[in-house]
Amino acid sequence: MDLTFYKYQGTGNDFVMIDNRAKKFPKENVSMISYLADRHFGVGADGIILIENDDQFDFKMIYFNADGSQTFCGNGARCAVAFAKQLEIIKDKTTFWAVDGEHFAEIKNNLISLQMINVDDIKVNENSVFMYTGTQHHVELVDELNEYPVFENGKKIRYSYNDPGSNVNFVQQINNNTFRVRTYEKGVENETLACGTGVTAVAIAMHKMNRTNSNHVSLPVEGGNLEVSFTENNGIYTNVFLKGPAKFVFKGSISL
Ligand SMILES: N[C@@H](CCC[C@H](N)C(=O)O)C(=O)O
Repeated sequence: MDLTFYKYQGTGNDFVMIDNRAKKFPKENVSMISYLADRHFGVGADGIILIENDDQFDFKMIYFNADGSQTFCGNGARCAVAFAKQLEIIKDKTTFWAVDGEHFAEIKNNLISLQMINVDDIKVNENSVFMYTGTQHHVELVDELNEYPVFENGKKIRYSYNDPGSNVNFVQQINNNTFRVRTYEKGVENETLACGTGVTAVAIAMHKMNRTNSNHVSLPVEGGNLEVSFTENNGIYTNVFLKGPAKFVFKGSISL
């Protein structure tokens, strides 16, 4: 079988996108998903995304990490919105379904703004913060992010949480509302160039810890720049938006 795919990236977080409206892709085949994501033997990507039809929403997004595990992905969802526009499923506004629920998104000036889930359960520990922003995130401030051993320490912390573990974000404050972030992603089991649910957790954690009083935070990551905005009331974060680029790279076909 020949599979047509589309390669996308959002601030360097890269994805193989598949139009599965005809339901032909064998999504229960984990080894096929990890083969597609393999950078040596397959196409190569941090994640695999399927777009499917949905009865109530414009489309349904299904996300798999490179190892075949399933969760939500912020940058992947922004790319899914751009892909849905390329497939002419949507125009510039959409409401779609993902594993963590309903999402609204808007395309403006080539940037995708994606509404994330509300966040109210935030665990502030001595040296870190943990929360769920569509998936699990550990957030930790460090002094020298350039030299920081993200892979080594990220891997240790990732497995210190109960199954399914956690993504791990290391953060350096640049100014009142700017925080640089490097992320170790579970399911990829490596540092990636960006993580959308991760920077969302960082923005909320920095506000919660009074590191910023701004509700609009800039987050430079290894692959570009992301922005997160929110409304906070009594410790509950609503209207959470993740904004950034999502770019089509190429279309291809692979024999399976
Ligand atoms: N890169 C993603 C997060 C992808 C999921 C993550 N690896 C997990 O297993 O939780 C993002 O942009 O949010």
